[in-house]
Amino acid sequence: MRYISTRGEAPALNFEQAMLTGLAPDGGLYVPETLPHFSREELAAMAGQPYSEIAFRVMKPFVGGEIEDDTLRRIIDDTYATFKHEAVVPLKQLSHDHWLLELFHGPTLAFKDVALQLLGRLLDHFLAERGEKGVIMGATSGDTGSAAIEGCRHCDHLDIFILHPYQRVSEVQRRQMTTVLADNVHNIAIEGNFDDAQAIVKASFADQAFLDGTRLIAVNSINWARIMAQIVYYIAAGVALGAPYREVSFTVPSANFGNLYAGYSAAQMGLPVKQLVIATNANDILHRTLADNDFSKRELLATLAPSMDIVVSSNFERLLFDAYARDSDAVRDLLARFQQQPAALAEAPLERLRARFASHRVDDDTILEVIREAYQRTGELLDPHTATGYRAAEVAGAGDGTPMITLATAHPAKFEDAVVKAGFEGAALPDSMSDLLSREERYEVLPAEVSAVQAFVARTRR
Ligand SMILES: Cc1ncc(COP(=O)(O)O)c(C=O)c1O
Ligand SMILES: N[C@@H](CCOP(=O)(O)O)C(=O)O
Repeated sequence: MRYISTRGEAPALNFEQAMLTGLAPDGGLYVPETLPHFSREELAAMAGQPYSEIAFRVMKPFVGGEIEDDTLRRIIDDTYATFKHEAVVPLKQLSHDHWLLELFHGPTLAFKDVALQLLGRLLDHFLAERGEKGVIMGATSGDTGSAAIEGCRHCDHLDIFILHPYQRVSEVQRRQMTTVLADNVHNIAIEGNFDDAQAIVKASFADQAFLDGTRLIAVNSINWARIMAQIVYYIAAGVALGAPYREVSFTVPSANFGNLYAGYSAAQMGLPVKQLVIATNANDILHRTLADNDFSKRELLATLAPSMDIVVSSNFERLLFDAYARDSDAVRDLLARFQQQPAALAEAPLERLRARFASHRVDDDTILEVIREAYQRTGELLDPHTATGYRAAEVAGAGDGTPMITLATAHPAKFEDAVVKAGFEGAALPDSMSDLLSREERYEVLPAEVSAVQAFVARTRR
């Protein structure tokens, strides 16, 4: 399997190289040159298999023989043994045709664990084979950070630096990161927002001189391995509910767009998918682009679903690459215009996106209303991100007879603020985290400047 950049000006790489490179040197994101395809028979044969087995079958073509089968199986088994639910990502039925896919049974209670528990193990495997060390830099609006730290803290070969927006993540999210006091774990609170943090990380990939030759590694969904691991749960959920013999639909709380891009990829790979529904919070660039062809930056708003407080959506670039029929010149041109001024998509790519995706924006008041309503109707306490999905799924037509699968991306205990505002007492953290709020914290507050962050990384790494 070869991976190419969306900007078309970087060499094609194999899986290991793409994983260890992160952002392409031309600023683009790596995607497979051609996606693997599963036949109806192959999909049907996955139904009823354990999650780890489905993960192996789905991911093997992406890894392309670069890891021995036994080793890949062991890595996958170890990864999903860290999940507290036997099904790893259980489906919960809400109504005759609406389901929740619970992605929050991993160590840090959000969907990021599904991919980041794997990524840590894959990185360790490749770096150990090479006898190399690496430095991770990641940006988080709250969930990627803790999942990456949890996935990589035991990696001897890695130092990990996570940038979160100062005072813009929930207390539980912050403490899940800042109370990990391992020597190789470093948290930076940026005086800015998530977009600033992500821009600093991307700028650091573009100019790595500050690391004196040490490899810089991405844990954000820039890294193809993140998308690859997320494709698995779309296929697992789909075949559990009758695919390939019937279609399924997905609604996904979306922002940086790695999650739904994985769902879109699953559909490209043969899963029969009727609808892909984008749910946004008030930071609605994905919805505005689809609905009004308004591909423009607006001020980033602090919402009750803080992990989705993102304007510049990294993985949208991968989708644009396909929408523009893989014309990297057109993608480069569009993104350059977007950085400077409000932009618009050309007609044909926009129509392609509209044919594949529906979208809906959910504001804070509605999030609270949905948390209450969903609880009354189903007995499920939703986290505020999942609440955006629940509402978007209803609007998009959960109830049309095709199973609608709404992705439950986080556990409500991570977002007490929204849960309490909705009128509940809060949700209990698991026993393993019961003393989280009294643990010692360590983090550095830095201005949202590339030079300040790079200087900190350069002097702090081991
Ligand atoms: C809980 C939660 N829900 C939804 C999202 C949005 O996912 P994506 O960025 O993959 O679109 C995120 C973060 O990105 C998140 O942490
Ligand atoms: N919501 C994310 C933002 C980063 O997204 P990623 O999928 O690119 O890592 C977070 O919780 O940090």
